[in-house]
Amino acid sequence: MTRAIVLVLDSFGIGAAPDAERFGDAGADTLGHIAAACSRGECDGADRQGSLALPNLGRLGLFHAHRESTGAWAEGVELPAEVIGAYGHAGEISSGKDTPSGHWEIAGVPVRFDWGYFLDREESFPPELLAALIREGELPGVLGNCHASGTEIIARLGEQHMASGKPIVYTSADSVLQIAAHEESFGLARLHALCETARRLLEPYNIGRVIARPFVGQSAADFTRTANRRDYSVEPPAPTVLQKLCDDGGEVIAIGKIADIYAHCGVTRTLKASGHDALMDATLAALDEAGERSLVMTNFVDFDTLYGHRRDVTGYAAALEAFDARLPELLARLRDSDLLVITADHGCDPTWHGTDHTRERVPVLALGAGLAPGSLGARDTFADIGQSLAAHLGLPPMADGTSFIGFDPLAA
Ligand SMILES: O=P(O)(O)O[C@H]1O[C@H](CO)[C@@H](O)[C@H]1O
Ligand SMILES: [Mn+2]
Ligand SMILES: [Mn+2]
Repeated sequence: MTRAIVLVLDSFGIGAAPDAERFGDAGADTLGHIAAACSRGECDGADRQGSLALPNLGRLGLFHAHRESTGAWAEGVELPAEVIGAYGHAGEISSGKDTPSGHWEIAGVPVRFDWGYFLDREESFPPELLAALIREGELPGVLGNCHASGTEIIARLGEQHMASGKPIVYTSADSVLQIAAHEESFGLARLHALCETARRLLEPYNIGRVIARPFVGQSAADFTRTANRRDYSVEPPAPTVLQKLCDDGGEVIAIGKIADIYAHCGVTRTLKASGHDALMDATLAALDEAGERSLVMTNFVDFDTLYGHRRDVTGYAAALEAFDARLPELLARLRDSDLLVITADHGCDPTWHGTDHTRERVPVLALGAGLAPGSLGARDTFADIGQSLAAHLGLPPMADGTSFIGFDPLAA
């Protein structure tokens, strides 16, 4: 009997997916472009200097996986003397490059249907939807109604929002409706209630997520989003490996955004934490307590929210290095029978145009459970992770994916 730990580095892609062209993302490479910028000296600052230094992820096979994905070594990185993990790179078969699709596919349930999207960059939402939101939310109106970056739109419209009481409603390339409002002048509980109303009103539109985006501050110069973000996702289209483990008497400890992303389906315990250090602390604490047949799953959201979407290459590099520096604490807690998987849900190349996610392959770094070090090769779907978790945790096979448990790189 065994345990599994899955760390999702939100948006940490390792090279354009074969179908990236369809998303306007041919050539995107989150890891590769960050490493290249570091090696050119473009990411030197107070928090970090020089080439991208990820010694622990490197030992798990990150750079080898990236090279297999892109055909080239990441620029300037120091390669490990020895690779101790099984490493591969996986493509996504889900139709979208969004967070729920990526996570559900990781958990063995790809999204084969097309999400609804609000495609118009201005006047993005159907008038009847906004009219219903205004009526049911008892609002004086709404601001925004466009595609936007969340930090730019609160800087642009936040003061008007505070003066008028109209929340800011916006979207992106994802299947999403986001509502930004001031925690104090509008009220946090009121924002969360409004998002629940929006979730209900969106039923006919097939939209994956409503996101509450509370912020504080007095003026455009100091508006800051808070940790009280909440995601209202629809339920996965079929039972994920989380659900199957719960139904079979196992334990699923969901850390950070994980419970929200799976619409609280297949979760026995939720630990919230803000910031990567706190998320890692919570993961370590969960590991200390997790019994047999448990899955500990953590989403490291700042890579995406604070750095990827903000196109902050230096910030992304520093966050990767800080994450890497904490990995030995986690590795020291692993038992031989544990399975650790480090992966990502999509890309968000901080050097790419726009502010949206990028369609990329993701790393599959696996350690433990008797896995031999070496390449797991190109995996066709993130669902190979879910299938491997099912095999490792003694569950019946999932409908999708090929398990890499027992995979022998020498025989492949
Ligand atoms: O620009 P912000 O508000 O961070 O929003 C981004 O984050 C959302 C969820 O990942 C995406 O749909 C994108 O719009
Ligand atoms: Mn994500
Ligand atoms: Mn995102």
